[in-house]
Amino acid sequence: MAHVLVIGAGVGGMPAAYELREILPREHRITVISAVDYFQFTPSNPWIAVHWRERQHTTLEIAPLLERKGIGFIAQPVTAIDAEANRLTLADGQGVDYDYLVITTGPKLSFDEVPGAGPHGGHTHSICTVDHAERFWQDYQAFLENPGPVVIGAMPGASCFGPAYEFAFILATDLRRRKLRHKVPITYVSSEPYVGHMGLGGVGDSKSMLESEFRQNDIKWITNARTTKVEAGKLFVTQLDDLGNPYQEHELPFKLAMMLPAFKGVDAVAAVPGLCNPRGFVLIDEHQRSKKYRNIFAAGVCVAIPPVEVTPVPTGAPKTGYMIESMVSAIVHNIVAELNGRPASARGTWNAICLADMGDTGAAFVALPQIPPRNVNWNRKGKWVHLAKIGFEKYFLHKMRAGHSEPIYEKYVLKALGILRLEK
Ligand SMILES: Cc1cc2nc3c(=O)[nH]c(=O)nc-3n(C[C@H](O)[C@H](O)[C@H](O)COP(=O)(O)OP(=O)(O)OC[C@H]3O[C@@H](n4cnc5c(N)ncnc54)[C@H](O)[C@@H]3O)c2cc1C
Repeated sequence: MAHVLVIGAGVGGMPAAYELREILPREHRITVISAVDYFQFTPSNPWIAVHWRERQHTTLEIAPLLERKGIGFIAQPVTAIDAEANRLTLADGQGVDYDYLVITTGPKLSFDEVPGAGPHGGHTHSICTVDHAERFWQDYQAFLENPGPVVIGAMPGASCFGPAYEFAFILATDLRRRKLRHKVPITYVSSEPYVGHMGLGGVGDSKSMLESEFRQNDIKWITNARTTKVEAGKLFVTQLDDLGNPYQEHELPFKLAMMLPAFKGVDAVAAVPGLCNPRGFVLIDEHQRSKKYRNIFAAGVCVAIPPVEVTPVPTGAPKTGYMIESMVSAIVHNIVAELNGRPASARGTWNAICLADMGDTGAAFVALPQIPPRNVNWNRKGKWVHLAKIGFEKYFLHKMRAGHSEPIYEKYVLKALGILRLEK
């Protein structure tokens, strides 16, 4: 009898636990350990920040859901992993042993790389967690009484650009609906070398598409932006040229700023000798397995993926839903294979699919494979993307409530986008 431990109960961890339970014979135990007792659907956070959603719409209490499926649950942060002894330590001091460990701990939000950044004692907001999005909403209500300039974007080293674009368009839409857009200059400030790069080297002609959308929405932009510090109401940016030389200094005044931080791996995972790269992301092989520890697998934002290309200001490659779904499936099949005495052979796909909401319309991007040159470079804009994104949210939350692991991207999104046909 084996004990499979999943650390993290987010977009990767919850489906991993459900899929394991569906396939693994009952004699094997599964336990999920997560830092908090609720699941949050992170992709909805931009909507929470403008109150298009509330916390109760996009979060779920985990314990009863897992209990119903015969999966153990402990709501405690993991503070240490002894990978040689196959044992974890939790914040309350208890130890938990495992035979297989699945790490899906998402990102550590690395605000402290830029002095004055971040929502905890800094001057910029984030929408990376539901708490952060709610904090934005609190300040936004006061801002609406006395509006002014807004800065939205991504810090040096960031890898998750989709939500920054989304949030710029969502905020512009919300302000337009309130008839306040004319009082709010919006500037998009990003470490990407050009608009539409998205950490992917662009997806087809995403540059023209998103520049055009920015122009249509009166959003100005600064790219190759190395944000160096933030003071109350002011963002300091050194803009680099394409060769990486400083080319212009900016001091951008703002009343509200939402800057996505660079990500790192969480401390307990990063501290395991030989498990991670210098930023704390888990080094894995093509079967999602740790290169050093054969009984440790990892999926989602916590895995190490090399940048698609070198950029003047550092950027990373995004890890989005489709990729995470396929990583999780590969892990489950590999653990089951091993327990049945077969070698692990399943692989995740490192393809990028991004649905970005823009308020009342949206943009879809598909990059197969993630690193160019590609077989498929595809982008489209339309109201159907906005609706597809709402469908994705509703279906994912339904799936988490019902406790099944049906792959959404494989079954619905790829078909809806016609990508399976494009791939052939
Ligand atoms: C604002 C935002 C919007 C996004 N929108 C989209 C989108 O629309 N579509 C898309 O495909 N992708 C999107 N992404 C990217 C990606 O899909 C999400 O970041 C997704 O949540 C990543 O899943 P994950 O399982 O890797 O991490 P998470 O979902 O962040 O889960 C991490 C889990 O680990 C737990 N944890 C962390 N540290 C510990 C610890 N020490 N001990 C125990 N538990 C721990 C956390 O509590 C959490 O349960 C978005 C990302 C962001 C930030």
